[in-house]
Amino acid sequence: MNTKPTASAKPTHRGFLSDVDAMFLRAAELVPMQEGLSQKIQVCNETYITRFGVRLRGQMFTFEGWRSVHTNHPVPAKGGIRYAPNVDQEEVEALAALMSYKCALMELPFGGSKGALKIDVSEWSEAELERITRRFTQELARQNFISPALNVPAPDMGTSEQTMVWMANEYLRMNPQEINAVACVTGKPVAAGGIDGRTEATGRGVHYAIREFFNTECELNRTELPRALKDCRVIIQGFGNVGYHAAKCLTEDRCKIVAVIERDGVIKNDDGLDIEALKAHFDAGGAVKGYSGGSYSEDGAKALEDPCDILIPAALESVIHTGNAERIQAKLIVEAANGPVTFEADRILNDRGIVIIPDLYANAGGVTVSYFEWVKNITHMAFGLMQRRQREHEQARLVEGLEEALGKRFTDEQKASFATGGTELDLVRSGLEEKMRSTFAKMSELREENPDISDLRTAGYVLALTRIKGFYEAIGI
Ligand SMILES: NC(=O)c1ccc[n+]([C@@H]2O[C@H](COP(=O)([O-])OP(=O)(O)OC[C@H]3O[C@@H](n4cnc5c(N)ncnc54)[C@H](O)[C@@H]3O)[C@@H](O)[C@H]2O)c1
Repeated sequence: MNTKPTASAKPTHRGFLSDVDAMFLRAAELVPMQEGLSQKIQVCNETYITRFGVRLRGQMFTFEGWRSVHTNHPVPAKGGIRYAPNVDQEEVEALAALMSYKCALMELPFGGSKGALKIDVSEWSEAELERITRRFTQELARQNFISPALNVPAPDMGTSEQTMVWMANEYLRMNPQEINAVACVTGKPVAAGGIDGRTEATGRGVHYAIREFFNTECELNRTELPRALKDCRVIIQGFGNVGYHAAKCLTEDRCKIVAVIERDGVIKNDDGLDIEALKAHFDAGGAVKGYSGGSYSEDGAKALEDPCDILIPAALESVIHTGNAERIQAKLIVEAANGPVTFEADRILNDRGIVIIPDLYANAGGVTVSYFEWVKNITHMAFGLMQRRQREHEQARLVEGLEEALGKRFTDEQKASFATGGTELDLVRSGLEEKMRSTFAKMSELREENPDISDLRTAGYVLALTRIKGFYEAIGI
């Protein structure tokens, strides 16, 4: 199975890590720093490589995995773990660097990290994946590359809440007396110490990012885009965790998802796809082919070039490159995936007036809600319970005020009927929405005020680097 895009080759592409470095350097020129600091921030601090054996099907299989820490100021370092057949060290280091910039941009108190295991998950049964994951966790834990205080993984491509709960459980078995052990990973199922709203968080964050873009008065959205989100036609690449939830949330705002591109091809419907029906079909067979609510074709990568208002790459890095950037017809690209646009393609698209909402902001919903989960775990607080108590308290005060104003007493029955809804999920969503709103405002203001910054990506990097620089300066390095 090949997870790399097959069509539209990348003629002059120099690599994902070089692209992230080039984006960093473009922004670093705009942030005054003492000599040498820029290079210190840019490089990845350390990468742990592990090759371990697991006895399966009567023989020994060797697996290769990585965990990179790009920055560990502040700790813990945070970032997903990817399971993919053609991942390599450079990809992991590029993703770890992006995590540092993302956490700094979102003002989350985490350094940046990322991990990967070279594996084709479709070749292994669930029981086998559990054994492999537990062995991988042992290797990472032994070297402190998984730890609630030092390094906290989360799901990414090819991994899920199931992978996270295996990791958390294995870590707990190795460290039974560690009071915060459950905080060693985020993205766990709610029943095992997770937080409501984490599974949807990255996709929902993508939705909030797009909403902010439409709601903010700025020069960037005075393009040929429709004025309202409900009139937008959207193409999404990747129908996994991020792509599906982004699609689902956008249909809440009545956007039309006119195409979904997957590994096996693309499914299109000009009137808008029924996302839940497509999801049921995809979950059953692992492919969009055969879904009756749209027309199918095999050349998925080509469909990135189809006319639409918003293009959301939510699968792989480097899918928009010098080989197809000139032909992209979307007016807005929202980077739900990490690194889907190469450095050179970014330049071409900016020159063509196509707006990009960059990865370090667009997909930051996942790590933001991971932060809520980590805080919930280390404080040993039940968010829902806290909120219910607070709500009850506020409601009691409101009732007292009303009684005084009206000069009458309510019955217990009447008081109970005033109770409103409100759950951990409401709290998580409103916290995420607020983070996405305030960060977009900061990026957009910086771009408008600074004539040297013409795009949101550079604005995001400049904000992130300014904060990381401040951290190094404060601790005296
Ligand atoms: N999961 C998160 O919380 C999170 C957070 C931030 C960023 N991201 C990024 O979002 C992207 C997707 O992650 P995910 O968690 O949704 O992964 P996932 O494994 O759940 O889904 C990825 C989907 O992409 C599809 N895909 C693979 N190759 C493809 C191709 N060539 N063309 C079209 N589709 C293809 C897969 O079949 C799968 O359905 C990655 O870049 C990841 O780093 C994820």
